Amino acid sequence: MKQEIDELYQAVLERQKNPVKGSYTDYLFDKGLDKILKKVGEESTEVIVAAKNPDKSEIVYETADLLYHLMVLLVEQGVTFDQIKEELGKREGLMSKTQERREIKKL
Ligand SMILES: N=c1c2ncn([C@@H]3O[C@H](COP(=O)(O)OP(=O)(O)OP(=O)(O)O)[C@@H](O)[C@H]3O)c2ncn1[C@@H]1O[C@H](COP(=O)(O)O)[C@@H](O)[C@H]1O
Repeated sequence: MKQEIDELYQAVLERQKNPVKGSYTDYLFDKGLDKILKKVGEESTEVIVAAKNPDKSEIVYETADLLYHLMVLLVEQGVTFDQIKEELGKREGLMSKTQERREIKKL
């Protein structure tokens, strides 16, 4: 999974560096930030609606769409995927410390 997301980020970054005519990613970069933000908003709503549906394939599909549009937003903003991973990594450490404190309190 980690690898697929990395590859998706790289594919989007590659489209920004070397635009390919007719590519949807290229179309989004061409339209600009407002369009990308609108898509992130739309796809987020679609995830929420899908979560209300008992058919799990819908939330899977919509989450994949949302992740893709988030990658486009990150690339547009010049934020690297490594920065996101670093932030998540910091939380991993913090969360385990919080967990440790909870365990100590229980004793
Ligand atoms: N992962 C995706 C991906 N997920 C979703 N989409 C596109 O996102 C759009 C979402 O559909 P919507 O109905 O919401 O939007 P729409 O009506 O097509 O377009 P709008 O007018 O609303 O913008 C579809 O056109 C999908 O093709 C994606 N387009 C590209 N990728 C990946 O991005 C990389 C670059 O691909 P190209 O954009 O084809 O160069 C490749 O790795 C692709 O696999």
